[in-house]
Amino acid sequence: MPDSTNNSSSARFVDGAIPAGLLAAVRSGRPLVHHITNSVTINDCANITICAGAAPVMAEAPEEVAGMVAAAGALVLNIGTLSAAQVEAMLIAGRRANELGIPVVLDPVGVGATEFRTATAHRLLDTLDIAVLKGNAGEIGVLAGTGGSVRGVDSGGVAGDPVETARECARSTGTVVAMTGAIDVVTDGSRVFLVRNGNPAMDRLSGTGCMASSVTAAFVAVADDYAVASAAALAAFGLAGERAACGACGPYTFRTALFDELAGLSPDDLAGHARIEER
Ligand SMILES: Nc1ncnc2c1ncn2[C@@H]1O[C@H](COP(=O)(O)OP(=O)(O)O)[C@@H](O)[C@H]1O
Ligand SMILES: Cc1ncsc1CCOP(=O)(O)O
Ligand SMILES: [Mg+2]
Repeated sequence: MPDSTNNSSSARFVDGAIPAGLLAAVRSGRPLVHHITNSVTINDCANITICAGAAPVMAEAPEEVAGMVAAAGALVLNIGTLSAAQVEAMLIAGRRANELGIPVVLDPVGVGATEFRTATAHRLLDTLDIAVLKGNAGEIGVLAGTGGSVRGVDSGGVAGDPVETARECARSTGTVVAMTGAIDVVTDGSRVFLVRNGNPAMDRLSGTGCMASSVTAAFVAVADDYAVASAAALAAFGLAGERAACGACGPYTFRTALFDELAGLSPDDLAGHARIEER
């Protein structure tokens, strides 16, 4: 299978000052990130948002989401444990966010695994102006319509070239696509950023994809360029993962260290170690 992420002959790295400046802006602005999210990883999402430097709130009652999102810098819609009531809340919050110009990050957890998830993801994409669509490879392949495999919430990969899959998804949905994996691919349909930070330990823990969406939302809340902000967020989260990893430690020790390393990550650290390649 072709994989153009392996070809680094035309590598051009983004100046580390750019992600560093965004991390500093998150820390100084402390944007509120409103989440409507799943019941599995909700607490991890709240805490990783704080570790990034932002402030989380989880609110999903249809009666209050329009009021809550009005105070937010970004909205995360995560379909991991969907219900009909949650879909109603997502549509209300998403419409209000769009009216107010607040960026919406959609995490289509498990899209393709069931009809309900797939129909809901398409409904949210069709109804709302989504700023960033952040999914694993299988999820993005499903939404691109070019072939992706998903079992439960796990990615089974894409049918073709990952960069072309992400680009096609960005073009057809009109969003910035952030496709995670060993190398994250971020694209607005024309520009492509490959984020080469991260550690395989991140793939052995439930919730790292959801947390990646929370961190992405914190960064897009302080940025105008959502593609650059998404790449910067994934570089910061990935760098925390690199620093948290140790050969002998188990997944839950890694999990604790992941929070600590993101909380302790300075803009200077990120400037020096972000590996964001622009194609
Ligand atoms: N093999 C890997 N090497 C480095 N980073 C990884 C690897 N697998 C996942 N990650 C990182 O873990 C986070 C979650 O990605 P992923 O596992 O693709 O999402 P999901 O949990 O939604 O399936 C992302 O920040 C990604 O960069
Ligand atoms: C296991 C599970 N089931 C429904 S949502 C969820 C969490 C998925 O988290 P992630 O995609 O971030 O690993
Ligand atoms: Mg994961």
